[in-house]
Amino acid sequence: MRVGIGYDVHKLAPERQLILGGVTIPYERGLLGHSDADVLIHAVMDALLGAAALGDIGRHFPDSDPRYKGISSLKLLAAVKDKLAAENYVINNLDAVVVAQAPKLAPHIPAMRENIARVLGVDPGAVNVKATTTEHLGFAGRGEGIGAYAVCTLQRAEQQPRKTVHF
Ligand SMILES: Nc1ccn([C@@H]2O[C@H](COP(=O)(O)O)[C@@H](O)[C@H]2O)c(=O)n1
Ligand SMILES: C[C@@]1(CO)OP(=O)(O)OP(=O)(O)OC[C@H]1O
Repeated sequence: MRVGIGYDVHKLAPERQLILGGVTIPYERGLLGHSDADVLIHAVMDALLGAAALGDIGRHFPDSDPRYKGISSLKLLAAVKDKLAAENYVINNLDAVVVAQAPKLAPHIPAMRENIARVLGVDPGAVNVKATTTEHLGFAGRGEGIGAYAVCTLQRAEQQPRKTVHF
């Protein structure tokens, strides 16, 4: 069993959509980034890459690369899933927490879980997403940005025993 951790923060800014877990959430500001700045998916990707010792999202999807400008982070998550599959890893479970003073995220969490589970090809029961405020403390509490943490466990897929072919 292998464990990974991910953490990311993006700044809130006007005239940006707020996208978390692939869900567009009605709010007066959104997160700033080279991609769609989906901070939850970024933390999840870093946890998955970390568990597989494959580095981080900045290494695989540099923010200097125009191919990733405005990209949906769910597409990047699908690419991370392919990298794990190429190394024969299967995902056991993942858990995440979004740190946001506002807006209220609870109504959107089932859709976030479904998006993540669908892209990763796992049961929604293997994916948990939570939200917390920081009781108005710090950058998240002042509404300057949103952070997310994620942890996951992976394991190598059972290898089928090789059949010996006799000629
Ligand atoms: N942006 C958020 C933050 C929190 N929630 C939900 O509220 C509960 C209480 O949050 P506290 O920070 O006061 O502990 C939390 O457990 C979440 O269910 C939310 O929906 N959106
Ligand atoms: C997701 C990427 C993609 O270019 O860009 P950003 O949206 O800026 O996100 P960040 O977490 O700052 O960096 C990682 C990049 O890989």
